[in-house]
Amino acid sequence: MPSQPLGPADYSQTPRFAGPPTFGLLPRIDEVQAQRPGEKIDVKILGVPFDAGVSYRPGARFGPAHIRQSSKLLRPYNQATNVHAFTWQQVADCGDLGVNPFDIEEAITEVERTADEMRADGAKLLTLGGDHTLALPNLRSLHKTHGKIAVLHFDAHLDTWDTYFGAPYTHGTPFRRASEEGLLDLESCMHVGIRGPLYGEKDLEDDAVLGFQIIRSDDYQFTSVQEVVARMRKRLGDSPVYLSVDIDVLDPAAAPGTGTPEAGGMTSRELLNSIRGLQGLNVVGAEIVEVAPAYDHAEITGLAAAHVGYEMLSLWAAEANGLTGPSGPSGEALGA
Ligand SMILES: N=C(N)NCCCC(=O)O
Ligand SMILES: [Zn+2]
Ligand SMILES: [Zn+2]
Repeated sequence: MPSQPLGPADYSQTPRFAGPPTFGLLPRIDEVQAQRPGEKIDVKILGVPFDAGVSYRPGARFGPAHIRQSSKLLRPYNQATNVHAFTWQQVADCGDLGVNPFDIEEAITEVERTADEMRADGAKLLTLGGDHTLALPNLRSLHKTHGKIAVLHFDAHLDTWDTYFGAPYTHGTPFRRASEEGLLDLESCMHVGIRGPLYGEKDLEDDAVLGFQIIRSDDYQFTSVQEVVARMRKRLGDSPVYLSVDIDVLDPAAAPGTGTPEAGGMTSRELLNSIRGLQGLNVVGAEIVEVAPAYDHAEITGLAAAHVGYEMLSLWAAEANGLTGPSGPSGEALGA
């Protein structure tokens, strides 16, 4: 009989601002291994402080620490979905993976190798970036386990561009590389939150060929979250889903701390409810990228990212507890 998962630090013993520097005050992996020997770790959280792939403002290398710092106030019970995010599953914070900041190819090879190793026991991996280049090694790793992946990509940007200054591996190109490498299920991928100026119409033509459908940021104004969620669920079906959240999908008012901000973005409420609507889908991996704390104020961006991570963990907790339907305040209406 497995024992109760090792949860976050005891809020009644340690003031949260004095608690450990882990995501949500959760235990480190070595603490779980020592205190729950031999028991499965369901979800591993890994920071990757890497931003050598950025095209504009640098600084996402400091994202993992900022997201963790901004996650100290999270609590274990998710009232929006009726899920116990930290107690229905064992979650462990695995710290940061330091990769070569001067050699992108070496860095992504190391991220892929580490993802393979961390997932070898069946654990799910939540990556805290770091810039969006990290999606590619994560997809390479997941493809080896699950076959073709349906990417559900929340972002202001397509990130299916070809090269920048001749460089193939950047934060603007991971999904083109992934598509070219045959890692993606071309019938199931989707961008959500797209907006802002492009280089030309061809960006969109190429993007469609690479396997993506688009839900625009504006769709949240002209339709409802429920309708958006229904479209996402229809497209994703029962494919293995990689949930990739670039924090710049949010309006700069809700996420100023990022490297390539675009006006006219989603609210954090829209984003959190969209993620809640994914409950029951086969989400095999997730990431939160592009948090650049130097441009943040009052932890606005860090808090948004922490809550996104919390909803991701809640999806997996629901799965661990056998909940298969859509949830959230609009759960019944989501149907699908
Ligand atoms: N993945 C992010 N955040 N941004 C991509 C922007 C690419 C560009 O500079 O055109
Ligand atoms: Zn972006
Ligand atoms: Zn991006």
